[in-house]
Amino acid sequence: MLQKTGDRPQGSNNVLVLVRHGQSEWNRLNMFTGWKDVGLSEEGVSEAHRAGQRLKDEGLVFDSAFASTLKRAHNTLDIILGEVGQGKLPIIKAAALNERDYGDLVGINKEEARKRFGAEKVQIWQRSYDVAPPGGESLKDTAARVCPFFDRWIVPELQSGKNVIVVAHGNSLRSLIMELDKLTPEEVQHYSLATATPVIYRVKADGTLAEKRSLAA
Ligand SMILES: O=C(O)[C@@H](CO)OP(=O)(O)O
Repeated sequence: MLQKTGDRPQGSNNVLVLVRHGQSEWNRLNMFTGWKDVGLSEEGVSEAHRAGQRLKDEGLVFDSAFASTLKRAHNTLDIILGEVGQGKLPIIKAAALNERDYGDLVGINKEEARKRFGAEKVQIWQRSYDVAPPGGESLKDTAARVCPFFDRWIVPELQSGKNVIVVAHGNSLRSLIMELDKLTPEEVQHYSLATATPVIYRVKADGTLAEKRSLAA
């Protein structure tokens, strides 16, 4: 049975854990992925198990678990929940948490794209705040669906003392972290997330952030 919030040691509530999925088959092949629903690579599966072990060592117990509708995210979450002994916790899947749509770049090798369009342009498409890749979403467009979802469904959970884990994607989580950490468009260009590396936030009763740390390997 899940521990009730009130039974936990002080300081182990109001925790938000954000995790980028483990390495996918297309991360391994260095291809733009976006909304393409590719699976985890063998390494990605191992990374997810390691992330789960680290969260288990932290002694965290989750009340809610969210993932995107893409299998690399919810399969990573499944593995993590198994490792922390909460394999029965339902996963809430939301398309709002899906990766940024990479439009016409999907399926193209990133090195090949740099040769074809120029490294500078590709870097802007990958990391800028408001320039969208052709036919796809900018980080700003991605934030416009991720942040309202977070405010509507996840913030109330945290404010009521629950612990929440969210497994999503490099760019969908960047857009959320930009908001949480109050990063500027300039700062977010230099921010990236490693695969399967949990970022832990503790939230104060008034909903503001008290602490942030990363469980890097
Ligand atoms: O291809 C993608 O969808 C993303 C995540 O792997 O790529 P990037 O990190 O280059 O934004």
